[in-house]
Amino acid sequence: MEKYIMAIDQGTTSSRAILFDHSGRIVNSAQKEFTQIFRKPGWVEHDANEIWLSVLSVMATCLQQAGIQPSQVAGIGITNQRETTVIWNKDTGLPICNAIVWQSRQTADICDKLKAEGYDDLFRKKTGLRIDPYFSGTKIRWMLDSVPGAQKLAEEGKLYAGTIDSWLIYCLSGMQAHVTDYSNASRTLLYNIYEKKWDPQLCKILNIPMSMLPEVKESSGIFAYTAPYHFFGCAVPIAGVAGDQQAAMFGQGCFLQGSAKNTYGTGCFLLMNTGTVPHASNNGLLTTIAWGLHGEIYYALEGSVFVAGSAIQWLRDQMKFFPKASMSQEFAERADPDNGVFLVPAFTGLGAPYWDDRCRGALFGITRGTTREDITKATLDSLCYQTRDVLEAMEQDAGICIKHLKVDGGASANDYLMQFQSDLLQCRIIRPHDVETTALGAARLAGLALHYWTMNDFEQAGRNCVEYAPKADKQRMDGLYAKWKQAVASARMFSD
Ligand SMILES: Nc1ncnc2c1ncn2[C@@H]1O[C@H](COP(=O)(O)OP(=O)(O)O)[C@@H](O)[C@H]1O
Ligand SMILES: O=P(O)(O)OC[C@H](O)CO
Repeated sequence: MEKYIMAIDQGTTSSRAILFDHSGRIVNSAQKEFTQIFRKPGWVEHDANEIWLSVLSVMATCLQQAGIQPSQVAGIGITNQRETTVIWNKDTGLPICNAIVWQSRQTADICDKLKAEGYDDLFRKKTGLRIDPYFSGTKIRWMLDSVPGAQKLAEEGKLYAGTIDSWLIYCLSGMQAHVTDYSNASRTLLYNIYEKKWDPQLCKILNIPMSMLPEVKESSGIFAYTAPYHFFGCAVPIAGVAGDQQAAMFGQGCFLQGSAKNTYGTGCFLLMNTGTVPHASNNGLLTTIAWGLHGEIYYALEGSVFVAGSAIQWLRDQMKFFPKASMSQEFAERADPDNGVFLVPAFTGLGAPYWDDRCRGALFGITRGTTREDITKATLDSLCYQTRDVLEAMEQDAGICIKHLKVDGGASANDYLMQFQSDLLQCRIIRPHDVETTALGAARLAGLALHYWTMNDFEQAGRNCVEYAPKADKQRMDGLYAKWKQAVASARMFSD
């Protein structure tokens, strides 16, 4: 009987299960959205149990629809929204409160205090990250402060903390395993990416008992086996784990130093492989672990943009401009290309390269004649301007000029967006026909561990791609970019 690899892609807005066959083809997939909880302005939370149930449900649907037996699943790869943090009781398996999502700003005060105490440099030197509400460490601190009795339970060794991969593995394994991979550990603000271990000094500063933290493993290898009662009677190996942006990089085949990809999802994440040596940034980027594989750790430089596709969702859901995100393309194409409208979508502050958690969004250049089309164009353009911000920082850090950019993610389906990106960067944009690169990356990591595939299979895997080449005049694009920088500076000044 033919065997398959199942990828679980647990994203910010939905959970997906995708089955791949040996040729790397998608056999079937299932997707389920879950609730976004906004209890206060700037806060974003998820119900970890709802996430777990959504994952179980898409796994079942995916197999049933394809008529494939659970015993035909050779292994599972998990990829996840990163930084989002869950704390649960290790005996009951119950989360102590909602999961705090990567986008949430609710730990801004904790971060301000740490910065005022002069810790920014220490955290940066050990973790490659910066003190920002984005990362897991201050989220754990916030939960231990906010749930009565939690700190005591944590000190008694009764609580586990983890990113979504750890939570799902704990659930899938029938409460047996508390594990994560290098790429997810590197997003917590607690993991020393140079010494490759949880850092006792950083845990002490945040007063987080180290017994809460998972064991860190290579991204490709056996993490646990599914408990038969959760996985339809089978003990299936969970054999690959990586944060979704790193998994997308693996799925895009960015195996060589200097190769980069940009994912346009809820946010936008540009990552460049820097090989087996971590590369510190002088331009507001993060140094992070790409994956651990075959005894080596590979690193990446990352530009994290917090608001990208979610700005299109805002136009759809709050502004009611259109019923479907894909319609943003025809709206933007109808707008006057020289309308002079700029949107700075700092809805949850600004990430790389600005790192301004207090900045708020702003719209510039509107007149009595400004239309929905103009604002939609400005919103799509803002994804491209933010990408240029991080790409320029990356080129300076790495001392190279990027000639082409591999792209993926839901919003990369938008042709207007891709063409404007190519024009603005004056470089080729390459989009695979199948943009499920995140899931493919997780499947590949699992498939490697199980000898279902070899690296050779990936290097030879040809992919059908669409290419966009620059059509617009460079000078005009540089002029627009200068206006964008002005808009960002004005938004930041206003928010002060
Ligand atoms: N054709 C499109 N044009 C612009 N934005 C889009 C389009 N299709 C999807 N999006 C946006 O992309 C995001 C979904 O992409 P996806 O990669 O599934 O995100 P995530 O993994 O972060 O949940 C949504 O925010 C949506 O608004
Ligand atoms: O779930 P996504 O695709 O929005 O990705 C979120 C990132 O991992 C956050 O760092």
